[in-house]
Amino acid sequence: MSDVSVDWEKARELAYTAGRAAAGRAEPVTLSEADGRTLAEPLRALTDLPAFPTSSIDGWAVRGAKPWRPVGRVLAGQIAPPLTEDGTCVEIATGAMVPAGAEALVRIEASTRDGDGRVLGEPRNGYVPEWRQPGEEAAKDEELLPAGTAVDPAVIGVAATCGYESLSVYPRPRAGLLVFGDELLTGGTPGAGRVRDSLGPQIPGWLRRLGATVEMVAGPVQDTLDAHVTAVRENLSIADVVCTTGGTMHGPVDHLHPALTELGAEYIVNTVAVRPGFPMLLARLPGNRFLAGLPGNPQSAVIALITLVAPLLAGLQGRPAPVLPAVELTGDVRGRGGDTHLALARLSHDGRTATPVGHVGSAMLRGLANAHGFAVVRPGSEAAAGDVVPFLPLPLLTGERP
Ligand SMILES: Nc1nc2c(c(=O)[nH]1)N[C@H]1C(S)=C(S)[C@@H](COP(=O)(O)OP(=O)(O)OC[C@H]3O[C@@H](n4cnc5c(N)ncnc54)[C@H](O)[C@@H]3O)O[C@H]1N2
Ligand code: MOO
Repeated sequence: MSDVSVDWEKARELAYTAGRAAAGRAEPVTLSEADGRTLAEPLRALTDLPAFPTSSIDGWAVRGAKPWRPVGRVLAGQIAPPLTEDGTCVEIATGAMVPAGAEALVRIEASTRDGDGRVLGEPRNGYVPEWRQPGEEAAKDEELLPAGTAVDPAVIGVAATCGYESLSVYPRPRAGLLVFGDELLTGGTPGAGRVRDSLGPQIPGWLRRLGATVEMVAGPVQDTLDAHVTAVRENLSIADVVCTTGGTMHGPVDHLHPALTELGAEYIVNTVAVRPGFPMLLARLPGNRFLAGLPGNPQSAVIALITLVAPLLAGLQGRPAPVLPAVELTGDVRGRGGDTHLALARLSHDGRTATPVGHVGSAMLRGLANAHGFAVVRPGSEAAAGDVVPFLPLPLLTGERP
């Protein structure tokens, strides 16, 4: 808990730790429902994989010296009777169980039949068992993936191969969003002192990309303390994490801090030594719920989201803390004294270099819409072209911002 500006990295750690400690109870879900969830237990092989010796070709399973007399046929899905006599073979299909006693496989295209119907040909690699051996991919009980693994289609495929019908996963965190600010328009063009709300339409997409469901989006909430308290209470009744935008400072109509006091909140982070976005906060509310206060300036709100809410949601989902990649800067980025500077930047196609973009004022979104994330310049330092710095990514999906 803190009521003074926290170092940016420390703030991320505090958010992750708070989320991890509040991760939901594991629940079993069917494989098709598991996409996007997180393994609550290691995925182990339930049998040897493959579970039986498996032919990788269409052809003949042979025993002894040629010619081989066919004594049967084994198709995928069948149990192969053993080959007991030298000079015999069975016709075999790809995926079929190789009979006990077989010594080699001969591909159909490498074989001929003599006048008596006997099979001739050469095993491709001589008399070595070139079929898939039981346990070649995994031994029974071997850990294939650790707890905390994000479930994606390939993980679901492996689980199905192993024989799982369901997986034990963490629940998806439920998020809500409250937009504060009487000056905000929800339609039409800005003017006459009013601006369009650019966070109500934007934040839910980022939350979903971070693995949360979005249960409620409300606002603009009237700029009174009562309206704030009522709106947060309502949102908290259906969400584990409520994000609010605006009102984090102490202006005449900034009601977030007084509302938190009224709701019995305990600060986990209350302002962060980072530019932009310093007034961000994260608080714990009774019932193991969280409120993330995102500053009103739109870019700062997104910075707060990926600084605090991303690690919080990773923890709540039982995932590892996000690790930031390192990138080489192609241009200079100034430091911000005792604060961490997050500078919008675009990555090269190989992801190795980052180029600062323009239009980066905290009230602007144009730079954000053209960037992959933020180059991180730590307190007390400046960054020059050629320097390697951490990179805080936006949670973009494949194909977004190619
Ligand atoms: N005396 C000081 N004033 C301010 C300081 C400061 O250090 N001393 N810091 C500035 C910074 S930096 C930020 S960030 C903001 C944070 O203030 P709030 O979180 O209380 O946000 P608001 O005052 O409600 O709004 C700030 C700004 O953002 C616009 N805004 C708000 N919500 C939205 C939205 N959903 N869509 C688009 N734009 C939004 C709002 O109109 C204001 O222009 O405080 C500064 N002040
Ligand atoms: O810190 Mo404010 O959050 O720069 O826009």
